[in-house]
Amino acid sequence: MSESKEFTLQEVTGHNTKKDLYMVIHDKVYDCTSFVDEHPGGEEVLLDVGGQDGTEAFEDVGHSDEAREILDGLLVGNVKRMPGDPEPKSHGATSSSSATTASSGGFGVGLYAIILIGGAIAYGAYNYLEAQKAQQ
Ligand code: HEM
Repeated sequence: MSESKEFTLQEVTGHNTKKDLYMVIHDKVYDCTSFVDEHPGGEEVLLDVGGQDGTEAFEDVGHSDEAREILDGLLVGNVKRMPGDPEPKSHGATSSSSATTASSGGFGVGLYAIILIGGAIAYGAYNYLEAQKAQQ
């Protein structure tokens, strides 16, 4: 039952060469050694995340279901999180970045509203004072 084997992030880090390449995706550990030469995206990108958490890199590309099936076949175990380990990379890298865009967009609209309302109040106050002056 090699699939239930647990690896600490520290252990995975050691497998970062072309001849011995592990990678963490969604908190699971994959042995990509046999796949490096076959990867349609090239070996370079796999080596880049070798021994690390490649969740974001993998999801950013928008890999197909076929790619996920290949991944299933490379599974060797689960990540055993130790105290002090970095948080798992978020699953929806794209959705979280779009959420950021949406919220920053919301902030942009809010900012415009504040500037417009502020400008309108200042303009109104200016007109009011001018009218007062004219009456005196
Ligand atoms: C073991 C993990 C991985 C597997 C099994 C895998 C598998 C595949 C497969 C099957 C494709 C062909 C297109 C598709 O079916 O989606 C592909 C394309 C690609 N992969 Fe991966 N991949 C893995 C990890 C990564 C990582 C970590 C990156 C980092 C950026 C990456 C970058 C790419 C790129 C850029 C392409 C597009 C190549 C092209 O269309 O020219 N892959 N991958």
